[in-house]
Amino acid sequence: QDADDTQKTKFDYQSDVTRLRKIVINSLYSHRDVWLRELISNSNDALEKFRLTSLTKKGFGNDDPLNITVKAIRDEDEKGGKIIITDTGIGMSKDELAANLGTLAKSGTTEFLNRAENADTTTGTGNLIGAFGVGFYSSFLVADRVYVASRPPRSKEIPEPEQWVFSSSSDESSFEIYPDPRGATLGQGTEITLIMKPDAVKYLSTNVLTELIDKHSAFSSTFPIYLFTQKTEEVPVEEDEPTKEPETVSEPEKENIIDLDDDEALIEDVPTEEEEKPEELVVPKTKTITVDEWVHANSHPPIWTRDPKDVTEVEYLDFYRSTFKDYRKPIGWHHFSGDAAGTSFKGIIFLPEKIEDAHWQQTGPLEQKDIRLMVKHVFITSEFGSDRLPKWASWVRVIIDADDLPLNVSRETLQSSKFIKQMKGIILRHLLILFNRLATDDLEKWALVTKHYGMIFKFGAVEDTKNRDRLINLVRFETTQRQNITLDQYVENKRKGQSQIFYMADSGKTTEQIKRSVFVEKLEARGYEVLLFTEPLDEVLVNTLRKHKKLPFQDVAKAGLKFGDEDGEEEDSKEAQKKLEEKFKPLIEWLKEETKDVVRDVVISNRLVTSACAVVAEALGYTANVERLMNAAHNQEKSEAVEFLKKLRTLEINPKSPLIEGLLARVEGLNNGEEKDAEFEKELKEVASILIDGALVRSGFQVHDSNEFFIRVDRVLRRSLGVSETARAKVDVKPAPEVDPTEPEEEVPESPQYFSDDMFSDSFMKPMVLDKDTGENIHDEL
Ligand SMILES: Nc1ncnc2c1ncn2[C@@H]1O[C@H](COP(=O)(O)OP(=O)(O)OP(=O)(O)O)[C@@H](O)[C@H]1O
Repeated sequence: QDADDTQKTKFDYQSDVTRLRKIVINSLYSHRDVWLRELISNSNDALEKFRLTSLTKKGFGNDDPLNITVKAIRDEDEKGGKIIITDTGIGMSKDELAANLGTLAKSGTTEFLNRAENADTTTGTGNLIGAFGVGFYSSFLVADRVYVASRPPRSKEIPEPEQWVFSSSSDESSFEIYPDPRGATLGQGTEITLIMKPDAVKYLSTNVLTELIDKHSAFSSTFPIYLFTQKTEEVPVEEDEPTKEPETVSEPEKENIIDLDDDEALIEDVPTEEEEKPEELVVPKTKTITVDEWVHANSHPPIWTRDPKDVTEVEYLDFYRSTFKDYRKPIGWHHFSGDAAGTSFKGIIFLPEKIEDAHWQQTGPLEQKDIRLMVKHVFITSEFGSDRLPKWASWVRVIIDADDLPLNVSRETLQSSKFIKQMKGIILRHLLILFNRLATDDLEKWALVTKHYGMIFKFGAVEDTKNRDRLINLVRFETTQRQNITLDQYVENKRKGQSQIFYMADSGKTTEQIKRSVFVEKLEARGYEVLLFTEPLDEVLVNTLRKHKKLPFQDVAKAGLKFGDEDGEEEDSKEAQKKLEEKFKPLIEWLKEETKDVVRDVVISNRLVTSACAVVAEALGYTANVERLMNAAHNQEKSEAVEFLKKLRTLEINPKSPLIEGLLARVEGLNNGEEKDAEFEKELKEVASILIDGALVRSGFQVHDSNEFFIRVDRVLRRSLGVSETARAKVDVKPAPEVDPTEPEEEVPESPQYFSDDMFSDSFMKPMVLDKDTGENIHDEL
């Protein structure tokens, strides 16, 4: 398939391809077995693409069987040879050959290349390749030159497509494209010819190829893979078949007289006729022939149709890797079967180690390409229109095979199939079974699940009302007392009379920090358990659920907190509360006036233990957490309604705090005229405002003007130290000399830099090579 040079067009590889090819060729020697798997997997994709297109496009392609063939041909001198891999798939046009094989379109390639180039070539790159897959370029691991002949299927628009060749050698940074000089030898599809490297001739053995297909590629194709084999056989020769006469030795002369000398003659003993042809010496007529055979190399039934008991872990992993092109080990899987809508089905659901960030970064509907619906073992679609899975489960990797759906089902008719309508429910049910199994049976894996999927359960519980209860049971919380508990477990641990589920939310803080909040202190001191929320989604979740097991959620930073054991003491405490209110009335009144821009009310607190005061959101108001989230979301927009909601908060004062007691005494002094002096009132106001701003900060809110706050703190500090409140810092500032417009005469040396230019120069990067005798660096001379 080589053509003369006039036919060829030469192209340079895109630079990323050159880099990838270099990594593949230089560093992957120990992983070179992957080439066959990668090529078979590409062929499988091409066959799938063809079959799906032909379902909806009339007159597309021919009726050739869809398969992959692998044929090894040794050179006559046995020193080298070639391997030809052919598929009857979608093929490539001239332009597609150049675009698909000459450029890299995969996302994350550049980052991968950077990492691969810096990795340790013996181990690092191997792992990276395992995580990425190198596709077509892996062929250069074993081949010096690769020819790709390809022909797209016939179509109405192009009834006679041309066959083109892409050719490239492993050591060039360019490739050539030209019309196949052999003409259109392929009905449709792609034929890849690898001219094997001298050190890769072992792959020319059918045994080695069979083993490779078995080991790595059995799951890479759902289409049959046929391997060309040759064996020699002894077969009887047919009676009327002309046979080649055995070579006969010329009969000895009857009287073979060898003259020794003239006087003595020796006469040889010549056998009689009977002795010459004994009956038993008649040789049966057979011949040795070479039989060509195409052996079906992946004839095992698909893994999901087998009994789970007979499938090994390695088989599941191999299957996962080749089907979903994810080279990391999944956390777990669940092999299931059942009947629905008059059809039986079988499937396997896999939990990827991690969901790629890119999945959530998609705009528009989330792709669900890893939900593979098969009908009678043949891939049909990953697109389910309105029957798609909810977003929380859109990443799931599942293969589900229905037995009784018509094979020629098109995407349009699929939408109305009863099975498809039920499929979503089936997949979700089995996904939840898998999660629950991991939660109860495998703590190590469950830890991974909570780490990578914790958010998704919350998100799912908000999104998916049907499965909400099941998803809620998978969510784990941290509390003031325990870790990894469910809401059910929280409720089981509630105190007598407790009629609320307590939580404290502070996004972005650690649970340790939240535990120290003023709002948690009393509950903690009394032994009540409080859920600690660190993600915005937590609050969204409780606002959606509102209740769990009939108990409403209560934000401990909000009004409305009840312990539930107030009953017996109600009268007493009401009485006590009244007394306190009476006692603190002057302070409360005074504070109300002082804080009217910040809070709507001032009350005696029953939630504080050591803190002097706290700012608590009213039931309708924003907690500090929500306020922060709101500020981050629309920091420029100021709506009056938002400002109003922000102010729906109360200052709670702790009557047991000495600070509050002290403040009360001062306010009383002010009121009854003992301390009438204006200076005293100013001081008091300052102390009060620091106390309130401090309460805002401790409660997580922002102070109105932090500069003003620190000026006040500064004044109070000066007062307590007896320092003048107005004295300014004594700083001698030396003024700059007069303006000087003249240009400097000499070059001014630069100030030293951390990195000198020299460090990046060639010589700096080059290793030193010291001369044995002189000890000088002779790198450049070498
Ligand atoms: N046998 C084939 N038939 C048709 N097109 C092919 C064939 N092999 C490769 N291609 C095309 O070339 C492209 C590049 O192949 P390559 O193997 O490098 O990457 P990939 O298949 O996209 O990714 P990966 O192999 O890592 O999954 C493919 O996306 C496909 O469009």
